[in-house]
Amino acid sequence: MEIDKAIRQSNDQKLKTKYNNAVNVIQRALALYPVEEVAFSFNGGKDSTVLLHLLRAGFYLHQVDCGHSNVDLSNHASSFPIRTIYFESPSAFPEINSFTYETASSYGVQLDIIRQDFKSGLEALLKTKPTRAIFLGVRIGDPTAVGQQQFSPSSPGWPPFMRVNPILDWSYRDVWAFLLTCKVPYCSLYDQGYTSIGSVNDTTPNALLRINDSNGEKFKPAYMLSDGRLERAGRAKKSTQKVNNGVKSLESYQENIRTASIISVGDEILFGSVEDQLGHLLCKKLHLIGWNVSRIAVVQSDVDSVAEEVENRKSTSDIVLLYGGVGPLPSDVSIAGVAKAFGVRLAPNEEFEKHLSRLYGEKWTGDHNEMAKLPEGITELVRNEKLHVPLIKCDNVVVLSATNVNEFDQQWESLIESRLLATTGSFVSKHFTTSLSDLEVALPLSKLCFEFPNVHIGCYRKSRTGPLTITLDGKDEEIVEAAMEAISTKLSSK
Ligand SMILES: Cc1cc2nc3c(=O)[nH]c(=O)nc-3n(C[C@H](O)[C@H](O)[C@H](O)COP(=O)(O)O)c2cc1C
Ligand SMILES: Nc1ncnc2c1ncn2[C@@H]1O[C@H](COP(=O)(O)OP(=O)(O)OP(=O)(O)O)[C@@H](O)[C@H]1O
Ligand SMILES: [Mg+2]
Repeated sequence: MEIDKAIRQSNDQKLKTKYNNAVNVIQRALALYPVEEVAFSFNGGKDSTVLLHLLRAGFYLHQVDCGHSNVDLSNHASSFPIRTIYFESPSAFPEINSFTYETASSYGVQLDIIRQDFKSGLEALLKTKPTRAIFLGVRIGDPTAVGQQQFSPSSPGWPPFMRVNPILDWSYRDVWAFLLTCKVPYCSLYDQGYTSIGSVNDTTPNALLRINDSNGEKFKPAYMLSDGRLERAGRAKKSTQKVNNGVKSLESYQENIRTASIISVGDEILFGSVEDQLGHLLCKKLHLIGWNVSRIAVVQSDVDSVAEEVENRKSTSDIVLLYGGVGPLPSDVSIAGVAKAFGVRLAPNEEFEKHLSRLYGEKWTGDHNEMAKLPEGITELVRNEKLHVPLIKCDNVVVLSATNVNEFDQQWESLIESRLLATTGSFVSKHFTTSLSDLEVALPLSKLCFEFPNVHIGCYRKSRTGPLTITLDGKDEEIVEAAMEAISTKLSSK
């Protein structure tokens, strides 16, 4: 089978691991559901093209496992055995439509064309053809992947089926490594700078691939985009910015704010025997790059406490930074807690094991393999030459292994270099001191908070009798200045 052969012959260890995991998910699904009751949702996009070939390989290996070694999907002679659905829309790119049809015919794919919206189309499909599971090319980072696992039942209100996402943990790089290694055809738009394809109304080539050329605008091919997190840069946002009297609305202001949560794991901090220094440092550094820290929590060293906190924070923050409780000791429960929060199991991660064995040298024996288990299907390793061990990223949760300030500084640099923490426009901070009492300041300040919703107005005093410091933090210098002026005018008249 040519796909399986191409991957096995490749030297790309990371791709091999991703391939093995994806094929494993496909084989599990084929063992769970009769092939007549599964479907593949194919739309000619790069992710579903990857999935088409993984399904071809997965089905072939499944047949071999079942003792049918004469199956040959390598050529166009034998037909693809999984029912395939394509939701064709009038606003699809003609190149996508033609690629979808041509691919179906080249690989013997039986296409069911559905010309309804996803939900109604699936309702109709389930009535006519029993369908218990549908394979999708959804990946972590897609807006629709939020909260999904490799096997996720359809959402409440949707017809009942299992969504199977074999490439959920694949990165943009993995997708291109696969398509190029296997030398399979993909839609021509990807060679014209498109990196993620929606409809003709909301998709343009990715500006990051633009080449300045005297003969007009040109774009590099999609596989040349170095930062996969920007693959949707050519997709229009659904919401439009509202501007009100020249001042950006609260909605657009909030769009510019990224929110982080910090979780520190350690009984020793809760017992008061050790002071948590990293939390304070993280808050300071995050504020400097314009991020808003919405919560910092210290939790006990037990799996459930970590899982509960991660579960609560991962859906309300853009990023969750967790440290403490990482390693081989009985109290090192953070990774298991993250896995539990996402409802996935811990599985051996070959790539991570290699890093650990390099780090520990001869001390690394088979007994430590537990340490190389990471949350299955959702883990990405963030490497950097300065780091001995990569950072562990599970969806939007990043586990830092730093135990002291020096190690922390290196890991922070990696977070910035890998652009997991992009500067979002720094805060402008101003402060104002007054000898007025809290009672005198309370009312004018409440009015100001109301008048300047885009400025965070806080107060603190170092002693009960000393001056009161009023702090103003915002992203727009002019607005912070205006708030500052308004405060001084209001308070000086007291
Ligand atoms: C086969 C299939 C199954 C889907 N199942 C669900 C689902 O269970 N829950 C859900 O919210 N959306 C589901 N969707 C919709 C996708 O998540 C969809 O991309 C998303 O709603 C946004 O679509 P839009 O950006 O084209 O509007 C499904 C789509 C397809 C093709
Ligand atoms: N119109 C459609 N018909 C069938 N399946 C679809 C359709 N739109 C989306 N899907 C399913 O949802 C998955 C995710 O869609 P998404 O647009 O993120 O990926 P893609 O189209 O494969 O690649 P790209 O990100 O480059 O557009 C697809 O791989 C496919 O399984
Ligand atoms: Mg698409």
